[in-house]
Amino acid sequence: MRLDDNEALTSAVRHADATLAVHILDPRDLLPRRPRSEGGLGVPKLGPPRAKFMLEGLNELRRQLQELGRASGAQALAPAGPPGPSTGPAGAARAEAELSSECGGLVVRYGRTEQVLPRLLGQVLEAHPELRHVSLHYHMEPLLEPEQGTGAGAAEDREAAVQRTVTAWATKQGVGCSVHPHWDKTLYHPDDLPYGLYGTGKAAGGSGGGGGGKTGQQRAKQQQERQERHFTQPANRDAQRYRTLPPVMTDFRRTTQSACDVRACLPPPAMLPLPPGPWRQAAAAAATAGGASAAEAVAPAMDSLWGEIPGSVTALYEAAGPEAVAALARLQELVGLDYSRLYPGNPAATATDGTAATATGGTAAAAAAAASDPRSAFPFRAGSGEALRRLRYYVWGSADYDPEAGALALPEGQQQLQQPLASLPSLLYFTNTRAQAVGVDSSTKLSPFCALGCITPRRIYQEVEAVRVAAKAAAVPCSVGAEAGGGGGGGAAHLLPAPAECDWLAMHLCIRDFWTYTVLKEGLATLDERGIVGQPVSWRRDPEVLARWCSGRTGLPFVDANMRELAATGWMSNRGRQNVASLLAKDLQQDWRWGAELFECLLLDSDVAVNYCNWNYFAGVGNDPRNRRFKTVTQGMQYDEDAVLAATWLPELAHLPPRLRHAPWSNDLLPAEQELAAAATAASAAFSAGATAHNAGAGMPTVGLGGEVPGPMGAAAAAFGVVLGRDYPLPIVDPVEQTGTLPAEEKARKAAKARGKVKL
Ligand SMILES: Cc1cc2nc3c(=O)[nH]c(=O)nc-3n(C[C@H](O)[C@H](O)[C@H](O)COP(=O)(O)OP(=O)(O)OC[C@H]3O[C@@H](n4cnc5c(N)ncnc54)[C@H](O)[C@@H]3O)c2cc1C
Repeated sequence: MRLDDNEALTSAVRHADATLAVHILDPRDLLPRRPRSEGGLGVPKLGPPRAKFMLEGLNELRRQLQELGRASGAQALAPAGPPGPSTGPAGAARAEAELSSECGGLVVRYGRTEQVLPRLLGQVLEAHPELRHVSLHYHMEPLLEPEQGTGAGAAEDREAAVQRTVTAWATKQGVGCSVHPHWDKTLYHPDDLPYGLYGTGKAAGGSGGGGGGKTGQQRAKQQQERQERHFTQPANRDAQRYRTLPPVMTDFRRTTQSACDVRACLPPPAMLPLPPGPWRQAAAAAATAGGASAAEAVAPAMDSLWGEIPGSVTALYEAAGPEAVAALARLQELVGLDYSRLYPGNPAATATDGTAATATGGTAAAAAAAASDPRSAFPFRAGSGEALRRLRYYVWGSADYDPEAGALALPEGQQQLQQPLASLPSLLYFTNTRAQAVGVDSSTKLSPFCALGCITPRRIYQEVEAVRVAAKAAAVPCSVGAEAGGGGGGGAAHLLPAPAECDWLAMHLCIRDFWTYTVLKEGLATLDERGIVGQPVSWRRDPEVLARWCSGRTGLPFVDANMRELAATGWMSNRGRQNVASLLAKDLQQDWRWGAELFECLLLDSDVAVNYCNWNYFAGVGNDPRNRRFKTVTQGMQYDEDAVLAATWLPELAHLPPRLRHAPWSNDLLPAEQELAAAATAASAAFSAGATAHNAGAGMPTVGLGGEVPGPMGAAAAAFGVVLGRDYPLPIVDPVEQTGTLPAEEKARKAAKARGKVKL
């Protein structure tokens, strides 16, 4: 989805006479990972929010490739000077150059990849009988699953099926064929990692110390047998290569960062070799005849070559057939939304203009177009231009900031940046804000762009390193609130992020690598209910609990607000994800794969490796020994202090004071809340009902799920006219178990203990 830092494209352009960029929409991506008949959730792997994002990305890429075609045509025409003959060989060359300006583009096809590609190649060969060799360059995926119905006897994965059918096609046609997989998913390249087949295992943090004792030996033997089975499964073909990959993230980061450098980014191609197809002959014919312009002559052929990008999300599911439509219906039922109403439009119709920057680094058009839900914390459109603008906004403080013309060009020792920035870079605050559950700028919001391939982790890293260098060269104070140094010019000097903030962002990119390489090592075990460690756990499977979790009706506002945000926008903060995952797997003990499947479907940044490894971790079946369980109520109070998320996504609680939005089951009103309640409900009949109930302590709803009775609850909310169990669900678990102490309270307790006043 990008021209920049794209190894497959750069390599194809460098080595081939003609390049055709192709994107295949494979209907299998719209089917469930596990159908309901097999205990799965039954929702599409690709849900509507991401489908919309992807279609936007395709339109943007097509536009970029067309621009590149135009640039290539202009370059070819430039030396020709004044228009020459319009017929004969010179005319044909001219027509071809003219055409190339019309003919850059992206071929989009719909269907099973291994069937579509040979058909497309057949179309090209028909128009181009002189074709002698086909090189297939593609981006590899970390997890390859065997798929039924690929045409081979045994189930094979999609990449293997494509390689087999394309090679077979080429052999049959007498055309040469080579296949070139490329990898640009991670910050560190696999070839640079120190965890090879012949590694010593030391990088794994010296974990081999299970020696001594019969049980230890037996365990080691079992482990070895499991590994041997694992390594011999064809789907886990990369496992050997990463055999000594450390199982814990901090070890991975330490060993990787000290052993490898991040490779340099590849610049976007300056030219696109003309695409093959019927247009060349038509161009020649047009030039020979001297009649219609070359572009007019080939227009119909080109139209049939490029193919259409579906105009709406619903069209995508309909084209994939009844199974995909049923999966979409299942999703809508689970989350309680109608996506055809949320995403009715044509993503192409609202293409970005790439100019005016908004405060958050997107374009004005983008912000307007993407506002399918104005509450979204991710108000961006897909595309590499948008991704780069967001990155620059976040790390420099301005979406249009040009590091080469600005900070990087600073003469040594200069105290002030030459180019004024629009605002302080959000990266300045990253360490403090990243954990927050609300806000566009609390974190970078780059993960959806990374997942769709609009930007690479290398490009992010490179920009962050440029900030680091600039901050050092400019000698600008590097802490928030520090007095900006230097003078003159009237413009305020701007702060740049401190090295610690740069390191913090780079560290998160490293976490992403860790999960990706973990999946390359662990293969299909990552998707198994027993997880990477093979831990047998008997998960519960309660459809009612599942429905409440999916639709944001657990009665725990922080969880519900996050779940409703996810369903409506495809975005959820990292803090939100951790909490809702902890509740589903740890407290409700439901099959964690249901959660992973819903996330996979809905998240804009859905990435099989990152998603499933995170779920492994929260379900306690991952390779990290820590058993994390969140107190979701306290987490909400800590990371969304004013309960903004609940006010935004839970309209039924919006007019409660923040404390009650966090804990609507509370029975006591604080003095200030009593005044508010009186004012808010003076005219409401519900007020007297609530007040009576509160006073009497009777008639209040009392049940959690499963019949546990935590006692009467919700009298305080009732004073505002909100009746638990009627307007908002009763908590699905005892909220006391979801409530811990806030860090400030903890600190105070410890201080008191130190003074000898409190027993801990
Ligand atoms: C249950 C669960 C499922 C998740 N599923 C996904 C997923 O499918 N795809 C996905 O990209 N992230 C996933 N994450 C990780 C994390 O929540 C997101 O990467 C992060 O919230 C993205 O926001 P950001 O771009 O603003 O990140 P920032 O905080 O700004 O971090 C910068 C970049 O670092 C990377 N990063 C940050 N945190 C993590 C992390 N914990 N794991 C891996 N990479 C990280 C991302 O690429 C991100 O863009 C999941 C987390 C949990 C708990």
